[in-house]
Amino acid sequence: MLQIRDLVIDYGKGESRFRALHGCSFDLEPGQVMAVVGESGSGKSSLVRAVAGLVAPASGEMLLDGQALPPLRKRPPETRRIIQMVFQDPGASLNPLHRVHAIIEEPLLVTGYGDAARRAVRVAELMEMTQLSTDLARRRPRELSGGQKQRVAIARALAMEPRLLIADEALSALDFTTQDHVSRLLSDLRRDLNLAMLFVSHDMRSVRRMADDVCVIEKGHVVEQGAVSDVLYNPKSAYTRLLLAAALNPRAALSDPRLAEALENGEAVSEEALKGVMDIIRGGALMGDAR
Ligand SMILES: Nc1ncnc2c1ncn2[C@@H]1O[C@H](COP(=O)(O)OP(=O)(O)OP(=O)(O)O)[C@@H](O)[C@H]1O
Repeated sequence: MLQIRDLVIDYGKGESRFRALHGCSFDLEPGQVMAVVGESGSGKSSLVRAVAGLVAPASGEMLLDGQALPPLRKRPPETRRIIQMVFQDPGASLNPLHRVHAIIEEPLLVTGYGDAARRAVRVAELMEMTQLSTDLARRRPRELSGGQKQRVAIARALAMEPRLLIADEALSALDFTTQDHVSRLLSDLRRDLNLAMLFVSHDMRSVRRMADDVCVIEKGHVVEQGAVSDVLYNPKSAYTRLLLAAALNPRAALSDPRLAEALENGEAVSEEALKGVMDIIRGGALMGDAR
């Protein structure tokens, strides 16, 4: 469904040009979920924002069903409908003045979906799908919890009947329990709607639970990508190992004396230190729930 080839993303021009992504390629099939992980500033958002059409790549190819994917403003309505995005801060992405019902109804109005009665039925369906109780329909975003706001954002995205949902840190602003609930919801939606997903996350539990594949980015370079079962359980790059250690069990990882020393001295971390970290991970953090 989606083919990304050698995608390069630059910000700025001339002397001040900064390359945020140095070439990334992957394929995504209907219903397939790919996680994008990496430390802050590694280029994850740039990648998914390019797919969403919010950032124009410097070079490379993005194809949807074999057709070139232009920037958002040049996308035909059907292509816009197919790719929807959910952002990190659910509060900021919802109109504070509108009630939940109106927020979810808006894309239906824009796409000319049925009359008021049919739209009301569809809004109720979308609220049920995203496990939002109908009593919330009359509330405004400020009267909702973080998890409820993110469900409203997901319901609004689903109103367009997308085939690809891009979630950029969509779980990060939520507390751990709510993250679990929303990630379960996304997994269910993926199964029920055969929705493909590209999701940026720092949370390895969600990656493990939701993703089929993972792409690990370090300073704009893809250092590892493949099936979650290979990359997370048998990481090849030192960076992935460190990332896993830090994400899964930072205290244990940092209490590894070799790693702590190497980090303190600002040194490149030795293979031996990384092996220690991997032992910690294999010792349980990855297999059980780290938190
Ligand atoms: N609009 C922009 N103009 C200039 N530089 C940018 C712009 N957006 C991002 N960058 C830079 O590109 C690099 C990659 O940023 P990006 O947001 O893709 O990283 P990220 O991995 O998603 O980070 P985070 O996890 O903190 O959101 C960073 O160095 C960032 O400062």
